[in-house]
Amino acid sequence: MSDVILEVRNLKKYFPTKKGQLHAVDDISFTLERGKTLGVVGESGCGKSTTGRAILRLQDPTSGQVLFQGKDITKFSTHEMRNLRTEMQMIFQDPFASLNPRKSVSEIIAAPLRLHKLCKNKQELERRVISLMETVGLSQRLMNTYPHELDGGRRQRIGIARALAMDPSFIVCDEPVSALDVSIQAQILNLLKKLQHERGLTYMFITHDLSVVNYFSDNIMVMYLGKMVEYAPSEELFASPTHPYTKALLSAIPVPDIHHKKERILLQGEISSPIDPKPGCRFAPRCAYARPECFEVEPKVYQVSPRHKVACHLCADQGLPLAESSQGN
Ligand SMILES: Nc1ncnc2c1ncn2[C@@H]1O[C@H](COP(=O)(O)OP(=O)(O)OP(=O)(O)O)[C@@H](O)[C@H]1O
Repeated sequence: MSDVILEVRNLKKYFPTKKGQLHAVDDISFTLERGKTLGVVGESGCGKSTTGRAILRLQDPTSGQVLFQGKDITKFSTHEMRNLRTEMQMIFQDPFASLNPRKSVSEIIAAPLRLHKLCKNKQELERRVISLMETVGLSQRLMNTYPHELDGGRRQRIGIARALAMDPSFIVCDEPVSALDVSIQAQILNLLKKLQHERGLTYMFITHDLSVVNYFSDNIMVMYLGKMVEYAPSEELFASPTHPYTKALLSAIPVPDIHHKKERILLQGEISSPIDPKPGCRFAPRCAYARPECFEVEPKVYQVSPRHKVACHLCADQGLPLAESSQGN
């Protein structure tokens, strides 16, 4: 039986700008099962981080519902949200920017424990900090060092220890390895996997790197200009990408298998503006298959297989049935 920890329904986040409303996230819906990873991919500016931040209410959604363990947290008071912070955490892309340079490693990791009064005394606090450092592979002798004295990998380990301090069940990992050297990336990804296995963590894993997301995710949501264009189990998405945008994204990943050569699909045309977007499919101006309808009518979401959904008019031609919910799984 599936155990849904998070359900996002018709989430929207608009930012008012001088030129109009910027539709950063525009009607996204999906569910996430406990202990699983949802990879969120798409080009820079498509709304990945804003989706993560709106779910955690680091930025309040414009509309929509976020049900965490069955409760709609968009209605939670500041006090209720503060209590919920122990359950929901975020790991950021740039560990250096997200760590206070004036605090030592132990002070940074201890901060959430202090804030939420999770330790009875100084000794317990120190024990917890040492244990968290061990968990993320940081030597105890680094306790009194400062972020600038450490390399990127160790800094990200501090960010992970800080996120784990309150024993959360759900973590939004926002490009956690993209600022790191390739050799360090694998170490951090392996650590995140190990922690997930040991603690039953649920991840929303945001990245623009499809090879990382393939390795890491159970399901993948592809976003384009604030919209979900495709959602599928990882293997299925890689084996049979359906949306023309997903196909183009996947065609850009180099494959080591010489028998399985694929042609790179180069996207032509300009990305549309996310400010007061025009009707129709947002990808239409860059889509090789676009026809007049695509510029006029927003595509519905079609069911390609039980857990594979695509928002594209081409699916209607193939006679595919509409998905039950408007978006996501
Ligand atoms: N606070 C804000 N005010 C106004 N616009 C914003 C704000 N935050 C994000 N945006 C805009 O919302 C859109 C989505 O941004 P977001 O950072 O979520 O995209 P992203 O896919 O995570 O991109 P990246 O990979 O570059 O972080 C972009 O057009 C961005 O400029």
